[in-house]
Amino acid sequence: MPKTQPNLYAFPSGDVLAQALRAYVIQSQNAGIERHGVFKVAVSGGSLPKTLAAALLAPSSGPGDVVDFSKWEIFFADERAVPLDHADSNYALVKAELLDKLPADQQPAAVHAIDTTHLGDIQELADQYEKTLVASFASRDSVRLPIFDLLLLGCGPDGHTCSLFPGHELLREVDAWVAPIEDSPKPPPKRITLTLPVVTHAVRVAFVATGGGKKDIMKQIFDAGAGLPCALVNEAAGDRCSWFVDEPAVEGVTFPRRAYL
Ligand SMILES: O=C(O)[C@H](O)[C@@H](O)[C@H](O)[C@H](O)COP(=O)(O)O
Repeated sequence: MPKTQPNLYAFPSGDVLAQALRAYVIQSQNAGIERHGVFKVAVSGGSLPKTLAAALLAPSSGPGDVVDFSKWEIFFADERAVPLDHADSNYALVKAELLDKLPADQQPAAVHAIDTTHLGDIQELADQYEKTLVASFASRDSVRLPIFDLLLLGCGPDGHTCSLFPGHELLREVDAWVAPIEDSPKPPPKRITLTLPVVTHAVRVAFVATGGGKKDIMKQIFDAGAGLPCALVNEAAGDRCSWFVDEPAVEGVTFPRRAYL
């Protein structure tokens, strides 16, 4: 099979980006619901939840433009080993930016937060989160990897995504679905993360990266490859991978952009 390329969509403003991201998420949501009655999506932390909220909380423009959160099963692509009400918690961030703003009849079917009784043992924290995935996706004997309908990810200034950092041994993990990390270069150091095989097997992977602070790493990811975590996802997922960026984030990037239709 010929190798496919990721889709790079660059937008003139945050508003236009949010509109396109909304259309993309709805398309993915509808496909997931058609496939198995729910939409299984995992989200990252960082700036993503805010962008996502801007995209998804906008009023519907008609019958084809409906976000049905009641069919969403939300997971965390990575999570920091902190209590759920801690300022560093990705759950707390998604809750504050998005979940708390949804009406009662639009609460998600499930929001899979980490089990904070295991904060003292992050291997156990990761193992328990993997069990949450097993319970939702099927037993590890029957499926090699869980297949998310959509992963919504950010890209760090060093090319990391989820809590998969450049040069880290976790990039070589082939067995676990969820892994602990104790030495994250981005604070806080203790986290759990989906592993690279899980990320690259999703039906769709969407990255959101905005601002001029991202342009150097975007050049490395798209024009040099360089084995960075985001580049590894691009390589393995090909055209299942879509980047929603603004113009400043891709200034000087020569990789061909696509028009979002
Ligand atoms: O919990 C985390 O730290 C994130 O999941 C991390 O992978 C994030 O998505 C990137 O660091 C990009 O963050 P920004 O969008 O804030 O640049």
